[in-house]
Amino acid sequence: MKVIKFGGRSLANGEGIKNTLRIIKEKVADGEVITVVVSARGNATDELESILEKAAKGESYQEDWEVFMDYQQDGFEVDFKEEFLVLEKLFEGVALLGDYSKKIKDQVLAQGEVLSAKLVTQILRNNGIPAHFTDSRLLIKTDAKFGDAQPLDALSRENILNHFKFYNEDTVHIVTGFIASNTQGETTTLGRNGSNYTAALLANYLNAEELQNFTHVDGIFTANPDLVADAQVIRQLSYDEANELANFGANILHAKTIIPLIEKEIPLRILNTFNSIHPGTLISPVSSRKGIKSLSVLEEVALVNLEGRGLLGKAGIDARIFRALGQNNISVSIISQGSSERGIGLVVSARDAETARIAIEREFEADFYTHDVSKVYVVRDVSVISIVGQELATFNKPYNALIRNQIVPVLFNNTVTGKNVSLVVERKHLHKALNVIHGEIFEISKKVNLVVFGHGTVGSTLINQVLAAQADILQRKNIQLQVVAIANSRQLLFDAKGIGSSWFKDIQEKGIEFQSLDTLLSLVDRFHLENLIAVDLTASSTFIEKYISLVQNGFDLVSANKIANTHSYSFYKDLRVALQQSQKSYLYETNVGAGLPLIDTIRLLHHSGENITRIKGVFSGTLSYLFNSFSAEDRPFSEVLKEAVDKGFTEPDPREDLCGNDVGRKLLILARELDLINEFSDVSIHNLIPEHLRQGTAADFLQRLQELDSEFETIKKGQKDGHVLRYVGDLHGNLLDENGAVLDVKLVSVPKESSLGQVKGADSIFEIYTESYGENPIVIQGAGAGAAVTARGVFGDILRLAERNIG
Ligand SMILES: Nc1ncnc2c1ncn2[C@@H]1O[C@H](COP(=O)(O)OP(=O)(O)O)[C@@H](O)[C@H]1O
Ligand SMILES: N[C@@H](CC(=O)OP(=O)(O)O)C(=O)O
Repeated sequence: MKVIKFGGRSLANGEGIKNTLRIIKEKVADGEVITVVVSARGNATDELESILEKAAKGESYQEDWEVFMDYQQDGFEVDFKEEFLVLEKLFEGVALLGDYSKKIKDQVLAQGEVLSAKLVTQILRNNGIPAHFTDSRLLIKTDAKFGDAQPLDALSRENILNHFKFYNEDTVHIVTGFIASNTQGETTTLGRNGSNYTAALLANYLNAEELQNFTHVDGIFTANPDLVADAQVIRQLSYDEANELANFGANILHAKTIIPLIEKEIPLRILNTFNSIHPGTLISPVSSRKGIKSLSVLEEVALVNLEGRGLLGKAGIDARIFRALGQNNISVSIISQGSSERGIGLVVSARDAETARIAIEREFEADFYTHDVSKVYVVRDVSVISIVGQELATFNKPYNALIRNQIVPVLFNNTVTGKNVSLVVERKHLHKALNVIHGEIFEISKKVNLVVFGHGTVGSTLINQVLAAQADILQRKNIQLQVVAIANSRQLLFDAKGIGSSWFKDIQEKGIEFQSLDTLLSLVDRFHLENLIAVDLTASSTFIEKYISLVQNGFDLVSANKIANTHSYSFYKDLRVALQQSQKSYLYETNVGAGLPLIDTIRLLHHSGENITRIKGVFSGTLSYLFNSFSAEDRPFSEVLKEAVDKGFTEPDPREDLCGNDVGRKLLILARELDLINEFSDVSIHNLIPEHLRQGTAADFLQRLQELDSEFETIKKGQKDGHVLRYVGDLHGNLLDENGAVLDVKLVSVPKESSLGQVKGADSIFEIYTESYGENPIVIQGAGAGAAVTARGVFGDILRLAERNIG
């Protein structure tokens, strides 16, 4: 014989009840001997509870009551007069009294299961199946703890065996789950979600070969599938593992369900009424693989904190707390003590929190006077996440992932066996925390969410590069890299599931006004997005003001914008402090030398203790091209410049290149990378624009390029033989002294065969002199400008962060 249990959703009107009846009919047709346990239909239990509450408060409940009756009746030809009358009387009584006891509540809730079992019995009979309505209150006897009654085993077993003796195996018993009665015959209930427990008891008493629990999900998942989209069905669990899960709150299993099954080694199968081909989860003495892990959640909990300096090292404190709580029937799910904090935190069910606080305050009344206890307070809005099967030795991974995502657990605790860890988090963080932990402990692809600011040339190139590489990155690195937002100073396009290749059109059609960073932050929050990276591809000097706020809101930063690193030294420092405090990273490899691996190399050398004595080179691709051509060819400077402008190698106003500020900024960035304290004003820059051409419009300037010729011709002619002109940045001086650096940006004449002299095209070159390398610098050379290489460099930074987020 098998016991088959159907949950509330499986019995809901429409598809639910239809499928349930079909499953029962098929089993009977196949000759299976079954006993069916049913829950209340749909949300009946919650609805009855809410009507009861309204009645007690003197609020009008009539409308809800009508809706309830209509739903239950729903055109079925079953006579519910008796049950409806019972409920009406109860509600009227409660409304009159303005209150109700747990005993009354049990009588009310019980009707949900009675209505349900009656309906299923009737329909089966109408279909020619011999079915018997079995009221479990006549069979399962319990103590008198209304709302959470404990079965009296021997008596219940005897009743059930006697009852079933009278029926042949062709009769299908439709048994009410959840409800029972005490020895006085008063209705009790076994606790919310208790139908599973009823089914397990029945399976035990009747020596069933299997218990099948039909729910509306495919089985037991690695985390609640309503909260974690990536959760996976666990195909097999041992009793112990399932028990742990149930204890830690996976409401798919009532905490006590497993116990009656263990004794007789009855397998429990969790199946889906709405997807009957899925094999579900099998719970039996065997576990399929060692070290099963899963996440469960306790909501509706609160943290009660007891604080005081006198608690430190004092004996008997815990005993007093537990006694005070025990006397009030309050159980503690987690206790955490930090002696240095001089506090004790207790997690209790939310509805008990206030009583717990008062009970503890009373117990410690005398200690308040002696100032040994300073306060007892309740923190509501917390949830407990338990990682079942988590070894403490590897707990650093999920823990770090939480911190990286700005979620700091309020407290955490592990079981003595070291196999389960529970974390208390603020409820507002629950959803994100679960997903972050889940992604970390299962080898499921990690989501990394990009927000791209600026969609000009580099921005759009990057977005397209990311979109083109997504599938490959998922396959090779198991990272789901998605662009969730694209913004410029006016508009914001957002899609939590990832923006696609039509992004440019979508901005025009679906973009919303980008008023402030809060617009974005609230979206990111609403969709619980984790592993966030903000990518600054603007050249804006105002956007950098948002960096610190982004970091504090959980973003790592990647930037091609040089302003943040060349702004005042105090801003530079403040940003680093914010990064440190929030455990976030800021990568900007493309700030100097575009895609060339320059900053990373310098950082590596510097942090490994190698003394860098000088960095010198051609830092600007534009100016490289200009002077390489001018030095090699016999042409006026204006002609070479004009050609560079026409080819788009320069900024639209070439004075932005010629003024040398861009090279100056790069030099400052490198200096600060070496922990040198410098401001932009410390950089001595040879401005290549003659004084009289510095004002006026770009168009004006472009008309007067020839006025540059004579000066550059003189410089070129004045060189030694075999020499060429190069516009260089030079960081030298005493680099061991944080204030000892000299930063020069200048036009120099160098031998043609020197490393600077042989640079061609628009290449950049960087010579890094260090103590160990002596006179022979490390040289990094290559294309140091251009949208494609810059975007690639930015992409590299993004991947580096994405991989770090995983490690
Ligand atoms: N690890 C988990 N696996 C599956 N479901 C879970 C898990 N943790 C929590 N749940 C919740 O349990 C619900 C299914 O149990 P339950 O509500 O008792 O079903 P039913 O009412 O159909 O019997 C799911 O909707 C889900 O919200
Ligand atoms: N109807 C009861 C008992 C129960 O177990 O329901 P379900 O099987 O739908 O979780 C409740 O809602 O608590």
